[in-house]
Amino acid sequence: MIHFKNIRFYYPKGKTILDDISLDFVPGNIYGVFGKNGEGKSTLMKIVAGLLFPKSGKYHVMGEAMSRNTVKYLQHMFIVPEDFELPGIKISSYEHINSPFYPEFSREQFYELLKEFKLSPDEKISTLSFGQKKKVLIAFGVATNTKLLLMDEPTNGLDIPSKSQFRKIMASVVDQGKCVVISTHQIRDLHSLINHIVILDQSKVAFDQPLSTISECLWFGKTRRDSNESIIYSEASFGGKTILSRQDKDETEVDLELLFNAVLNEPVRISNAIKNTHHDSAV
Ligand SMILES: Nc1ncnc2c1ncn2[C@@H]1O[C@H](COP(=O)(O)OP(=O)(O)OP(=O)(O)O)[C@@H](O)[C@H]1O
Repeated sequence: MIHFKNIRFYYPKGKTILDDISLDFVPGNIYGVFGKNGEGKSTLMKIVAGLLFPKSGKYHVMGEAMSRNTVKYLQHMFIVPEDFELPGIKISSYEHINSPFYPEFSREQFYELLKEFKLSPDEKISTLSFGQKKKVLIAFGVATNTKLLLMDEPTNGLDIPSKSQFRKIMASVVDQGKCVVISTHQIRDLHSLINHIVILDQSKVAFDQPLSTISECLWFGKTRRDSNESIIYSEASFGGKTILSRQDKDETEVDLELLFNAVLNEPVRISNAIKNTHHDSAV
């Protein structure tokens, strides 16, 4: 669906933000894009959304080479940006004005999602809190039923019950034809939702793996008595150490936060552990 090859981007007179980025976003997946502050996650999302253009490299969206004139695919994608402004009109009017642009938009689904988020279509957007406005945008984005849904920090501003509602809603909308890309720092909010992890570091793609490969190749848990040699990365935690080691037997739940820190601190060892386990299971 999205194919990036050797993408480079910098803002005018600025340093390179994204350097030699090659990535594929494939339908049927929910991607989590992670990185420290200022690593270029929002910039990457804006490039995918056609709001910014790479300085060099190849960029294909839905089978077409992207250019400033490629507007056709815009009705097949929706972005929930990190910061946004909505007009001070009623939610129902917002829907009425914007929905005709999206051929697969479902008003019924939009109203159902508003209900789940405890919002009424008669409410004026200007009277809503930031979190409530975000829910309007998330509900609208999901109801567009676009093939590509981009979300930048979608759970920022959502209260605790809304975060789990968000996960439930997102898990129910992804099918084989749809691709969701979520950029966030709230790793725990996305737990059990995303199935592919991308980590940006120092302007590059530091990690790009499906969750299934991560579980197959890496072990997450508390300190084990057996061989310390297999430990790749560890962190002090209550009552001992949380460790990430090379997988040798049982699959464990992926600890995204530990993985993120491990990728930033031990990129070569993580990459080797994945390569070697894959190689071992292939022979
Ligand atoms: N419009 C702009 N003009 C110039 N520089 C910009 C602009 N927008 C962002 N930047 C710079 O580009 C870099 C990447 O910003 P970006 O917002 O993509 O990072 P991010 O990973 O999303 O950060 P955060 O996690 O803090 O939201 C930062 O150094 C930022 O200062």
